[in-house]
Amino acid sequence: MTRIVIVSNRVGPLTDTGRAGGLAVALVDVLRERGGLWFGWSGEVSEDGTYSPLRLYEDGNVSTATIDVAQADYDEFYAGYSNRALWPTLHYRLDLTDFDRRLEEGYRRVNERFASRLVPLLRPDDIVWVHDYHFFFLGETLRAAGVENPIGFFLHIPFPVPEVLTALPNHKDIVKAMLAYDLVGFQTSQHLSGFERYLLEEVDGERLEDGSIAAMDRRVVADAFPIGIDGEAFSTFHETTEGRENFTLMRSELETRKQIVGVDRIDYSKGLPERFEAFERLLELYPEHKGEVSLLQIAPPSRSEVRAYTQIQRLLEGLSGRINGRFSDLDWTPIHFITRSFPRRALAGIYRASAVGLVTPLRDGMNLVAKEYIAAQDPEDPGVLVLSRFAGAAEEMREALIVNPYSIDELAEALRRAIQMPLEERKERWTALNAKVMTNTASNWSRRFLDRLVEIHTPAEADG
Ligand SMILES: O=P(O)(O)OC[C@H]1O[C@H](O[C@H]2O[C@H](CO)[C@@H](O)[C@H](O)[C@H]2O)[C@H](O)[C@@H](O)[C@@H]1O
Ligand SMILES: O=c1ccn([C@@H]2O[C@H](COP(=O)(O)OP(=O)(O)O)[C@@H](O)[C@H]2O)c(=O)[nH]1
Repeated sequence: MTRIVIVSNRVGPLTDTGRAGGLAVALVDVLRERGGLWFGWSGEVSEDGTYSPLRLYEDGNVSTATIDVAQADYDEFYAGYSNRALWPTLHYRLDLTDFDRRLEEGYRRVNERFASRLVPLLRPDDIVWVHDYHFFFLGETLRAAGVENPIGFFLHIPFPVPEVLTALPNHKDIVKAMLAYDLVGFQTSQHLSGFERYLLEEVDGERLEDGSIAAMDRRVVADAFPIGIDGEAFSTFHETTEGRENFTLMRSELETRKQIVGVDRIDYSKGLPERFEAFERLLELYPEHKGEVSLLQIAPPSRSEVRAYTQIQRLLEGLSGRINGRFSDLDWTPIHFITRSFPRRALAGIYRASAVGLVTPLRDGMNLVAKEYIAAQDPEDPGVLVLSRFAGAAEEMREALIVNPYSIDELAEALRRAIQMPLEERKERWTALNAKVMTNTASNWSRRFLDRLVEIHTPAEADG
């Protein structure tokens, strides 16, 4: 029987521990449903600097196989090229990008090592699905090692317009490596169009009759496959012990007040300083909200070995402190800034108790929090989602209050509108959004991708 083999940098955890990150959350949902093997990094750095034996683990129908990486690999591959060059460039932050040849070499080396550890685990009828910007070169390396299985690639983060991507010194190598996959998936049609424009305009590619694109002596099928969540399951999380406890705690605190909630890894792409400033602007412009509305920002630290991340955390600590100092009263603190993570079951209770979900990234591949906030609402009294136009989720979730996250005034006005929105309009918007969240599930997303991959795979054309 065909087996799905998923490759991603983060593997698991298979239970809801609250370690933040949308990719792992979505893949747990997919693997639980289909079964299969999940291969990637153990999350550990090997002490003696060598590659560990595989760590094997089985839980029901899901097996995981993970390896530790050496310190130099961690520094150059994860904290280095992935998160100092690729992440900022693909999120349109060329000002934060560090192009260093040594980091690029480390990135390639780790891609090759992961590929060589994966090859012996593969069976002839496996379908291989590689995830995200950590592994642009993995498929090319697998092909060079003679692997003929269907291999697909899904990019969870934005693919920018060619005018931005071409700032990466090795942009051609990266895109050429993407063409070694049979199928390349993106979160949105905008990201897809960035990729297609690159192929057609930058390297003289040609669109073939079947919709695929030929370029750089290879041929690829690319499409948009917006990721979803397990909406049905998430909509019941508020009934779990953790969900109930947090909902009850919040509601007793909020008897006479309204809460705006944000949940994001601390990342400069998430638009957090702008969000705090917008809340401050709301209190300045509409002082009647003082004492009546608060902002709860849950923000687990992430990638702290990269300076831009510690800097943004310090900036946020300073901003929340200043705004709280300016507006707090003896019985009210405007911003609750919590820098630890919560299990998703607890988040469900918190979302449900919050009148507004504030999701305002400057750029985001998708943003699963937007979908989770909707799934967690009470249909009889739903909250309002305020959503950045630059989150991938905005392409589907048009009934949210769509905002420009760079405009503090626009954000403040949207918050005001959300807080004051009548029940009827809230219900109308939520019903439309919830229908989408419940339809485009993680399971449908993976089925669409994998069915397409199998359909287009032709072993004879796989080398290259
Ligand atoms: O693994 P980390 O470095 O701790 O980062 C966490 C994950 O962040 C990114 O998530 C992306 O995938 C989500 C699901 O598709 C999407 O909703 C979100 O917009 C993206 O930012 C990253 O792409 C993952 O690889 C990381 O594991
Ligand atoms: O304290 C936290 C904060 C976040 N998350 C989860 O982490 C994921 C974040 O995914 P998203 O796509 O919004 O952004 P990413 O962090 O992947 O860029 C969501 O499923 C959140 O529920 C969590 O479990 N606990």
